[in-house]
Amino acid sequence: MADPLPFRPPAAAPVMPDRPAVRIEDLRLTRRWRKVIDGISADLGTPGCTAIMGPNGAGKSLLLRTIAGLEKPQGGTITFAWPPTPEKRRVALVFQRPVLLRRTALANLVHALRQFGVPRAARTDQAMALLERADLAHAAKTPARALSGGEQQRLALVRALGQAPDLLLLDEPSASLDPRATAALERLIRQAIHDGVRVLLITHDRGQARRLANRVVFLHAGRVTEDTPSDRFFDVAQSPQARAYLNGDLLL
Ligand SMILES: Nc1ncnc2c1ncn2[C@@H]1O[C@H](COP(=O)(O)OP(=O)(O)OP(=O)(O)O)[C@@H](O)[C@H]1O
Repeated sequence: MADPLPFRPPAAAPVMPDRPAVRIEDLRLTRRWRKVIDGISADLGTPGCTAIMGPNGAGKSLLLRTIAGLEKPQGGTITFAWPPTPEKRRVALVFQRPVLLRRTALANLVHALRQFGVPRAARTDQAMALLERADLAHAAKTPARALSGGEQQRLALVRALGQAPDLLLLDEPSASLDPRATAALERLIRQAIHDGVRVLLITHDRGQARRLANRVVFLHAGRVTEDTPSDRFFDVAQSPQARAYLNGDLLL
């Protein structure tokens, strides 16, 4: 079946036309006396999608969680492109395993929209629109936790998009999905990118990084070893760590 949403370059985000969404300077995070993020500096949240790649334990999840404000770094700064007290939540995070309430799919979205400050009268209509976007209108009354893995992840993704974020953080969103479910999820991600949402995507799936990302940031042992346009990354990765990873070598 032809992809109904072919990839097009993203529209410029209206809020911050050229600026990266977040500037990270000399970020340091220690866990159990180990430097798990060891001085990362990068401008992230540039237009389009940036794939965050690297071996297990490189610090990818902790980097995203720190940007989302879920981890407190020991050093460094994180500066967003918007003022410190925004009127809406501008960063949304979707985990590998969706965290859904024991309620229907519709009720999960209505609940989230309430948290995002959507007026009561508008919540159900907006929730139904999000369900339709996720191709889940038929499952509105189904308990969210009874949905398939792919459906749950689409629900979690549109719930995050219901927040109208400028920056969307995706932590291996399709790691446990089959190709069909992955394709459906990627269509939603592509649409969000097209709508101007900046995406940071952790993935071990090189095909996915090629399909979605225009930039790759490669992490190894808590450091950035490479930050490059995705086509260059896959053709001629420069850092030995990234080359080894792409060769399928065991990176210790
Ligand atoms: N709460 C914690 N306490 C101690 N160590 C932790 C904690 N959370 C993460 N770590 C360690 O920090 C390092 C980086 O973890 P992180 O989850 O960011 O890796 P990752 O690059 O996302 O790996 P993966 O690809 O396996 O998900 C790992 O060695 C991990 O064991």
